[in-house]
Amino acid sequence: MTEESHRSPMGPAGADAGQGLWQACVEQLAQDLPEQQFNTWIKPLVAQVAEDFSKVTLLVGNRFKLDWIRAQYAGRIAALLESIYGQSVTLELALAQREAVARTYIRPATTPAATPSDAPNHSSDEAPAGAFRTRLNPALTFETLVEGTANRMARSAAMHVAGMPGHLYNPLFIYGGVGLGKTHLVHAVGNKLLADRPDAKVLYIHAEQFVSDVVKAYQRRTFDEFKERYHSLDLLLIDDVQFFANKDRTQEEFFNAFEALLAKKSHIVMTSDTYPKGLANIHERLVSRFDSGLTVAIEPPELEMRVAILINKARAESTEMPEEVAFFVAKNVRSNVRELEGALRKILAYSRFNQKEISIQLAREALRDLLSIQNRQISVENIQKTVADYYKIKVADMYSKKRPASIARPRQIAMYLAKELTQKSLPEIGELFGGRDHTTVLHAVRKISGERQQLTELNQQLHVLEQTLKG
Ligand SMILES: Nc1ncnc2c1ncn2[C@@H]1O[C@H](COP(=O)(O)OP(=O)(O)OP(=O)(O)O)[C@@H](O)[C@H]1O
Repeated sequence: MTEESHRSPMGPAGADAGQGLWQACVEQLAQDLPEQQFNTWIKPLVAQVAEDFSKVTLLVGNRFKLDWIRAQYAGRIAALLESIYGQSVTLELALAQREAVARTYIRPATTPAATPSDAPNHSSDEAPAGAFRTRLNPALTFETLVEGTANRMARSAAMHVAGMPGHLYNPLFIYGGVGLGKTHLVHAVGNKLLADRPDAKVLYIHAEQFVSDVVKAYQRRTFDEFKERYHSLDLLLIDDVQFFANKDRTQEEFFNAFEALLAKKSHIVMTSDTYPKGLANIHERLVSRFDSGLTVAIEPPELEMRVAILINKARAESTEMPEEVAFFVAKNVRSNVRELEGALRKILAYSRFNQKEISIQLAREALRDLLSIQNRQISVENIQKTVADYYKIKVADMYSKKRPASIARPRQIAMYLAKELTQKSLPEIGELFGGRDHTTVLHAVRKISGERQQLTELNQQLHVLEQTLKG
């Protein structure tokens, strides 16, 4: 739960009684609904109850959830609230927007605007008087984050920090490609710390928003307030620090905040799309500080993890996805979790709309566009060209007999990618690489896939190549 719900702008007595009404409703729902459904849909809800109990506003993490809760649970919740309170209660649903730029509560067009007394003042970016905004999304927790080899180390470091902030791994620097769960993980740290210590001062912020805060402080000459705000935190979660590139004043302010927070043993968790030394146009003194705690990568999820994510996310939507379907989707959607979620949404919508059971055939139809784009794009020739460009060798070297490491290694990488990203057999791949034997291809595939597990840099390079090839 975010602090906002603890400190609603209502009077304390009204707030407590209001939360009591909501709590009673939640307890009843916990008994009535299957545990999974309750945990997914009801538990993360944050309620704001009007002082006279005439209206309850539920804040929901995103529009998809909002639509689902409206369709599946709103009627039941409204009826329960009325039966507990004994008089009519208006139920409203509103979006709790977490996006970096907007950062305000957005009300869907169908929902009448709430009165100022029961909603926080989100017209500006500042917190309402007396309240401290964490900007955490309560739905992004450790419980909803599937664990796998790809994120095990990052996840366990993050859990450690959430359990004992200010001690080991400070700062914690998490990096990886797009849509791999970095944002999810940092929110999980904040949510866990707040669950353990509701009074902790936790702030999640996207680096772009930090830049804009610096600009505002500059324009309004309010650097004292700015410092007071950032330097007093117990936990600062800052997303996508690569956005600091070339922003000198921001980097200076962040450096100051960083030093102040570390000096008072507050914790800092950062994310970025690359490891600290890979960051461009960021001052060396910041880069070396980023690297001074623990730096961990989140890798693209492996097949089994993608399958587990699909099955879990389908369950969260109260749908069972057969394992064979999850394998089919996971084999075809490999780049990141966000894409996996997109594919799942398409399948669920297709199944509901056509009132058909989820099967491989249905998944194939639902993902037709996506699959055809993939098939069209990835050919062995395309892989050879992309890899040659990336490692700055000639495409002809892919077929040549030359053996210096500067050529042999990119060639092995291209063979590995050909096996991974196309349906071609080992002998077919060998043939396309200048008539090589299938055992040569097998050797390359094993070697690169083994090294990929060990060498972060190689893994990053492969990830870039995969993303490029998949467009
Ligand atoms: N291991 C996981 N288990 C469950 N959901 C996951 C997992 N990893 C990522 N997700 C989900 O995938 C989506 C994308 O993740 P997230 O936004 O955290 O990615 P990111 O790495 O921050 O990407 P970007 O760099 O684009 O901001 C989110 O909805 C997140 O909840």
